[in-house]
Amino acid sequence: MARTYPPVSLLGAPTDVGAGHRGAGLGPDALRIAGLPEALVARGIDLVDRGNLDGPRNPWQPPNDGYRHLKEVTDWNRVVMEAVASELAVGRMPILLGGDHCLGIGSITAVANHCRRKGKKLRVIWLDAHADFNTSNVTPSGNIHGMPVACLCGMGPRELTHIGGVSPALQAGEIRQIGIRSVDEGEKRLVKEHGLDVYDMRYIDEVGMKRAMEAALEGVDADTHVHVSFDVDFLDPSIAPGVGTTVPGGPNYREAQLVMEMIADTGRMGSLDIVELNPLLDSRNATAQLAVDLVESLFGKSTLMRD
Ligand SMILES: NC(=[NH2+])NCCC[C@H](N)C(=O)O
Ligand SMILES: [Mn+2]
Ligand SMILES: [Mn+2]
Repeated sequence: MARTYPPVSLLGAPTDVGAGHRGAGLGPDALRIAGLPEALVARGIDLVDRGNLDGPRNPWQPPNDGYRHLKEVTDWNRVVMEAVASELAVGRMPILLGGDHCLGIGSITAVANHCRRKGKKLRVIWLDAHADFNTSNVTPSGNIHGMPVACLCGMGPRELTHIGGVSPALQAGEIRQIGIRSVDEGEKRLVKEHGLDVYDMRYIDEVGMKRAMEAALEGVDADTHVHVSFDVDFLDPSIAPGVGTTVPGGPNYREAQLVMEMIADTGRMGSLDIVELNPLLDSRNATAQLAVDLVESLFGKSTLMRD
C-alpha cells in the first residue's frame, strides 16, 4: 500500500568544523547534485529546499583545551537546532544535510525538545561506524564529530550539553546504534557505563541485519517519533568512499537497503540527518548518489511489489 508522508524540508549545513578532514561542508550541494530533491518529489513528497543555513566561517585550527573549534561548533549547532525546531513546529519533517556529525547535537536536541512538548516517545537510530561517544578526557583527536552522542547524553562542554535548555537532551535508552566497528579505548568504557544499546558489526555478522533491526526498532509504536542519524561512514568504504573517517567491514549495499526499508516500514520516521559525506574524497559523487538511493528507500521505495 502506498504510504503518504508529511511535508519535508531540506536544511543544508555546509560545515566541517567538527571533523578531522576538510570537505564535509560541501555535502549539502553534493546531495542536491546527486538528485536528492528530485528523488523525494518523485516519491510524491511535498518538498521545500530551504537552502543552506548561515553559520560561522570555518576556521582550521588544532584542538584547544580538548576541543577543536568549540565556539564554531556551538554556533553551528545553535543555528541547526533553531532551524530543525522551526520545521517541526509547523509540522514539516526536517532533513538535515550535513556537514559533519557534530551537527547531530543541535538537530537531535531540537527533536527531543519537540517530542517532550508533544508527549511523544523518541527513538534515535544512529547509523554509524563510530559510537561518537567521546569526551574531552578520552578523545584521541579533539574532533567534536566524535562526541555528539556523549553531549546529547549530558557529557561534554556545557555550551553543548545545555544547548537546548534541558540536559541531558536524551536518555541513553532512547538510542540504538547500528553498524558500529570503531570505538576508542576510553570511549568503550563510557559506552558500557552508560549502557548504550549498540548493534555492532560482530552482532550483525552473527544474527544478520534483519534481526538486528527488529531488535533496534522493537517498541516503536504509533506514539513514537523515529529520528534517523545517518553517518555515511556507516556504509562499507568499498561502496561509500566519500567520507573522512572510513572504517572497513561495514554493511554492504543489500544490508544498508534492508536497514532503510525496515525503518520505512515502521512509518514513524519524523526527522533525518545525512552527515559526514565528503565530496572531496568521493569518486564522481558516487557516495552521494548511494546516499540518495538509500534515502529513497527510507521513504518507502522498494523493489518489486511492496510499494
Ligand atoms: N562522526 C564521525 N565520523 N566520527 C568519527 C570519530 C572518530 C574518532 N572516534 C574520534 O573521536 O576522533
Ligand atoms: Mn562515523
Ligand atoms: Mn558519526
